[in-house]
Amino acid sequence: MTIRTIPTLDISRFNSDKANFVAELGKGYREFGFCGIVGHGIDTELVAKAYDAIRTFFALPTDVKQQYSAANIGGARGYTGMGVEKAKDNPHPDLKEFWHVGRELAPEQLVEGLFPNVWPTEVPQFKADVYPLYQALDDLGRQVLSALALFLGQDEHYFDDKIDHGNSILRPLHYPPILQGETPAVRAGAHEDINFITLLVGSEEAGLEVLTRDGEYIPVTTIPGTIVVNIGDMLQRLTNNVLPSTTHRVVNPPGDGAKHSRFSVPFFLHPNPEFMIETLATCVTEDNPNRYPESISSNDYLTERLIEIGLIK
Ligand SMILES: O=C(O)CCC(=O)C(=O)O
Ligand SMILES: [Fe+2]
Repeated sequence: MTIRTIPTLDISRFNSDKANFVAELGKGYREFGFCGIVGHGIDTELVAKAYDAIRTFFALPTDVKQQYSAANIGGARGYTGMGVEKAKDNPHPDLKEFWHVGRELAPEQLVEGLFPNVWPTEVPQFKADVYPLYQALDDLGRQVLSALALFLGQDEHYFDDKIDHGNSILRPLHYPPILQGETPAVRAGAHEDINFITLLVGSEEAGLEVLTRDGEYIPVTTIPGTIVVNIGDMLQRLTNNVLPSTTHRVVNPPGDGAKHSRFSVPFFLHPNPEFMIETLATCVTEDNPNRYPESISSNDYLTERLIEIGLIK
């Protein structure tokens, strides 16, 4: 039996070997909804610095971290503690705490659904060390979407003006040691992401599993430096399920492994809040008729889902 795993592709081939790269990337997403991306040029030093700042923040006492909780805006910026977010339709909250960094915008650009960032003063270098990772992943996400635009029969730059002020979120995550023994709760319950695409830094730490088309979970194991990129619900909807949003989860490690923290940093790339998600004509065929005749704005879609996962009451 062969152990199946998600494909990993070198994105520098988007310049040197475009047609084949686009075809292979599209095939990977059609089959798994997930691909590993290497050759992206994101500096390991930049990632290491962001991780240092993130670890320093999560090591602070809970009451200090809690000062940065903004439950009134669904934790859209700043800190969200343990016991808040749960996977849709799951009664047990996930075993995780996280911080949300949004796009840095001028006050007049803060349209509906967008909020100013907050930064933890206890970690003075947090913004300088973490925001560059936001920018690097935003840029890499744009490149992945350019390749996907070609795969979908659109112009290479189709997505550019639909994501330039997207409500994209960088989410440093901390899964604390699990000390209570047997628990029905998991680090992250089975879910699909809401946004266009997610770019995940930190997948070399075990725990992430992806549901295959055969209904089996397979671990995502990558070599250091790989950025795992998956399709979210908004892109699935835009593409009439041609690109599938795939269920995934983070399992509790067996044995003593559970006594260690796990860190990861997903970047949820969102379309602009006013973008209308309306099925792409190039994704409708006789065999795949339009599954979503009604369009919805990306901000309304997001709000619906944040209520379902417990972040907005
Ligand atoms: O921590 C991970 O590896 C994945 C996290 C995740 O799936 C999410 O936050 O949506
Ligand atoms: Fe996820």
